Amino acid sequence: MTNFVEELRWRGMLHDIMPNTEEKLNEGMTSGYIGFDPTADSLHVGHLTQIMTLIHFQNAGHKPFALVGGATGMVGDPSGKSDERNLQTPEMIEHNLKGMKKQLAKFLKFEEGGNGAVMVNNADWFKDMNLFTFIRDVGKHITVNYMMAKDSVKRRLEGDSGLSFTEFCYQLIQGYDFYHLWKNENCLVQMGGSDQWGNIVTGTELIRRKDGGTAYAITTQLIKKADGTKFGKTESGAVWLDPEKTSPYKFYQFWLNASDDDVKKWIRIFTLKNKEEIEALEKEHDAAPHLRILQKALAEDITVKTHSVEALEAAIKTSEFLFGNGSLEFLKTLTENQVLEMFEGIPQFNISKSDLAEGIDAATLLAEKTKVFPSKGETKKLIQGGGVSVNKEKVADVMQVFSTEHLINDQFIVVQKGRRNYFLLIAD
Ligand SMILES: N[C@@H](Cc1ccc(O)cc1)C(=O)O
Repeated sequence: MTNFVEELRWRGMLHDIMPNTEEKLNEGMTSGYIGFDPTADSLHVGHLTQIMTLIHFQNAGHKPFALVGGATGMVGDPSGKSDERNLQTPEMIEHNLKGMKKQLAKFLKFEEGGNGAVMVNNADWFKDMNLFTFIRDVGKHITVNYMMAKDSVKRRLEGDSGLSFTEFCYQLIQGYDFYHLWKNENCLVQMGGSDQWGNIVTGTELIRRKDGGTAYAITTQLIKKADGTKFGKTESGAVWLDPEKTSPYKFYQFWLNASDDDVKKWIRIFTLKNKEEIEALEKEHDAAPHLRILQKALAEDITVKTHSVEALEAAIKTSEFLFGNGSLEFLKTLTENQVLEMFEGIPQFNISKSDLAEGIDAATLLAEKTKVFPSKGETKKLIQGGGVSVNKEKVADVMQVFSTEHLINDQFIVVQKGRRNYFLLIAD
């Protein structure tokens, strides 16, 4: 057994901890849980802190429970939310649960017995819960005064949009989850992001008042970015763990683009590298920051853990193709969708195959048939300056002729101005 809390502490993950929690965990193998609500059909990078917490918990020798919120997803957690949420349909929740469960299963070791991870769904104990049982056996132990004093509730009472009775009940439902797992699975600790403190403590309070029992709580830091923008969002939206929603290439790039300040924190939080390894990498990084050694180490580690070694290799090759000396051969191995995904956000122009079949000179192709460059004169100047490439080869002369033979996979032509400015021509 190792000291789980100390692990969170040196990694900069610990936010709050209830008295005696660390001592309790150090006594021996303990069960603990984190809940995930099915708000979408995939987890996103914002969930990774919780996932890493469970991984550390298990690696320290404790038994992790990953709870999926089939019941709580029907209600909606007001914590950290300034507005009432829309209710999700049971079908949506079912669909979302499926996606989330598959992802969670990838990160933890689920072998039977010992400290093997366990997945539970709170719908299993709530589906037969009767309203009168709930308000008599659960509600009676917690006062409305107590519930109203929570940050998540107070803020909504002060704001304009208020809070429905439905969301007001949320803390009691999560509180009962903790009670249920404490009672039936000897689950003594609940963990979560710092916004979950209120809900977790309602649980320890319920355990105390209902059964005179003791339970423990740990919360982790919310991830912040040094520049003040929100973690986990790019121009194209959230960064998802599902490769269908965020390609492994984009996922890899997200981590690769971390700032130097952020990466030093994130490499501690999102990888399992130990202190010595991280400090050695930091030293190497600081000697030549432009090599982005820390960013690469972080991006590689987390892409393999979330996707696979193969996905990482493809992501690196794609990055090399776009930003380095990658070869055209690589592009030929990709499907149409993979090419389009790779060039997402890069200017694209259509060109007709029949025009190409006749052969088109560079100036006409780039300034007339497409608007890659504003005019033939401009195109000529750029080409003479040696600044234009087609399919990764310098265009030597404005009169150079291009035809369907130049189409990659019978569909694409890649144009570059300088090294970094890409344009994609799509033939139809
Ligand atoms: N309320 C948590 C999810 C959760 C659900 C049920 C629980 O028992 C615990 C946690 C969240 O929104 O992130």
